[in-house]
Amino acid sequence: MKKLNVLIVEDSKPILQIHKHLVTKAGFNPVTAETFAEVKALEHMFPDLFCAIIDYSLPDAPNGEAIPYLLDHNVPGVVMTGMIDDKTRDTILNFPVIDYITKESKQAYTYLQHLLVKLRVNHLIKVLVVDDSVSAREYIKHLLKRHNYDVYVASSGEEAMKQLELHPDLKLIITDKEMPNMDGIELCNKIRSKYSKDEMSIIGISGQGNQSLTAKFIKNGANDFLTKPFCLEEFYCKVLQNIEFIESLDTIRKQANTDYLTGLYNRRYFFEQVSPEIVKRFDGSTNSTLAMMDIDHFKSVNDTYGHDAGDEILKATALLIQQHFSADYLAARIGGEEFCIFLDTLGRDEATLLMDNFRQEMENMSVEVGGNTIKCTISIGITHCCEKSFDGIMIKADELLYEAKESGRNIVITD
Ligand SMILES: Nc1nc2c(ncn2[C@@H]2O[C@H](COP(=O)(O)OP(=O)(O)OP(=O)(O)O)[C@@H](O)[C@H]2O)c(=O)[nH]1
Repeated sequence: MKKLNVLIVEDSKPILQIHKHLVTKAGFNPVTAETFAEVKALEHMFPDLFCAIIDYSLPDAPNGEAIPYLLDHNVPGVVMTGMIDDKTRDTILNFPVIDYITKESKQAYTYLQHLLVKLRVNHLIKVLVVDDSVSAREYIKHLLKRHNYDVYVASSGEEAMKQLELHPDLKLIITDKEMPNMDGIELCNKIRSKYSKDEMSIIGISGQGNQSLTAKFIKNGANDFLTKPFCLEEFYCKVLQNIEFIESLDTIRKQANTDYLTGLYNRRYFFEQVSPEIVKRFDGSTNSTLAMMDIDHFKSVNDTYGHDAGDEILKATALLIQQHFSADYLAARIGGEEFCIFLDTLGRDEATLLMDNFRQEMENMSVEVGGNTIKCTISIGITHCCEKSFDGIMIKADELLYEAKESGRNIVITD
């Protein structure tokens, strides 16, 4: 994939080298200019720039002249400066820059690299802005868009709840406190009755900031609070921090639920998800169909080609499972070379056909590892019964799998 270009405008050669390194590490292609004149000479490239990192003071542009020049040419800019006085800061923040970073410490460069990585993926993050005032709503939307977020708006609490139904994968909601009918506090309560603090962040905003209102927002389910008029740096820091909180929890959740080797769901998650489904059918009116499968003679693969080759077979099998079964059927690696597919209420004939097709695909699969071509087969047990417990259905599937092994392997046995 072609790398996106980031323009680095910097007159100090050592800092230019650091920036080039950071930009490359963040996955972009660095383009450099050491003077304002060089920036102007690159005008033909502006449409191809993702953004620019702009040093405030250049030999031929000592007062930040390169900043409005680039912004006027639709190049989004992150300003880096060695000057930390309030006047420079205010001057810079009066421009619609992405961010403003002072070159005070090593941390500034780490922050810059992190910011670049985020700017590239922020379009995947949904944020909802709730405010009855059009101008306030549009202002916050505009600030978020500057950081490339996927922004949605709502003019009332009721509209916000509708947006939530349409976009349950929203990561952050920024809501005003003062709104007719349903205020921001009530909206927090409503959101929390459906989504926990671990799934979706809420930042409350109010012009009447006082400590008790902050506490009220937090006690009613908000993760954070901003007082109007807020400082842009504080706004962006809080937005980033609250989104990263949700992302970290998503990562932890994913790691806890998936098998590290194959990326399939793990045994714990499979049990957790399937067990209640079976309990739902306690009245025996609906069947549950579950397939348990085990790679044949897997020990001899390890013994002949080594454990790493065995791992490659497991990964290839998992990939084949992901390609073969639709997301409607939960698939998991439940043990060493053992996999389970919950086929829900699929009928006996369809389930047998689906699983037998998979068995054949497995038989036809070849995996190249270390110059060897390895082939494997799989044995499958399918149960299609009204067992009243999850343990019962697992035992049944295991018995059928054992029967498949006893019958010579590479076969599907259905009850
Ligand atoms: N490479 C690799 N091997 C594993 C992993 N987990 C379990 N195994 C191996 O899987 C093998 C399972 O062997 P057995 O239970 O004897 O079964 P089998 O050789 O597949 O024989 P049948 O099931 O009777 O066809 C053992 O050698 C385990 O060490 C893993 O994560 N990676």
